[in-house]
Amino acid sequence: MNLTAVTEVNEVMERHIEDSLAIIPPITNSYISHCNNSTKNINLVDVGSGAGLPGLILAIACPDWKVTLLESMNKRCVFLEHAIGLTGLSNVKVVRGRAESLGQDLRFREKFDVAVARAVSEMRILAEYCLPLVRVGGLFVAAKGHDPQAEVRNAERAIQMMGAAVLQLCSVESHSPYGQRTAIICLKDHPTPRKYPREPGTPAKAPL
Ligand SMILES: C[S@@+](CC[C@H](N)C(=O)[O-])C[C@H]1O[C@@H](n2cnc3c(N)ncnc32)[C@H](O)[C@@H]1O
Repeated sequence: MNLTAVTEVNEVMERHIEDSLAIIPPITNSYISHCNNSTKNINLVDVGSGAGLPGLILAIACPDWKVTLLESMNKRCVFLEHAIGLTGLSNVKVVRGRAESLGQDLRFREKFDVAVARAVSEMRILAEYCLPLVRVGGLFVAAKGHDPQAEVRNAERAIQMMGAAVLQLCSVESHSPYGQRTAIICLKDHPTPRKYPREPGTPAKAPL
């Protein structure tokens, strides 16, 4: 299905599974410190989930979380449904669609405690994909490479326009051969203005 270039089991474990698991501590630590909430029953959306990374792994590791895998490509959604069927997980579901459309859909807009994204886009585009889905008082966590400062500088205005601010950049414990990984954590403190996200395709063509 051309879901990943990595086919060796050990490499899948390091590059994908461990790397996905590594963002759990930054999520839970920030949630406890800034959202004044227990980390039980977190309602999380993984935007651009692809092969289920990190969302499917988070659903397995955190059975009391409710996870939505948001993915625009049909064949990847078919794979995700198949994988969920095989694992028998009941705390995860797949939604096929574009983040820009779901962000304007009142069933999803500002309904999630946490949005995560890994390897989907640069931060200023991701902010417009992810933050409209996050409730006020919730978090957006982007899994990034070792030098995310420039991306954050570029994205600061977009993040603020979506009603959020960067809380911190957390170095992530991972043995990933990608090298040092960072979780960029944003806290949403205001509602996202109604005009965002813009039409599907617009955030990528004309980043804020
Ligand atoms: C490079 S893959 C990364 C997948 C996975 N998160 C990972 O870490 O391996 C990016 C995925 O995001 C999806 N995607 C890109 N833009 C999207 C959007 N606007 N809304 C929903 N999904 C999107 C693509 O279809 C693709 O499956």
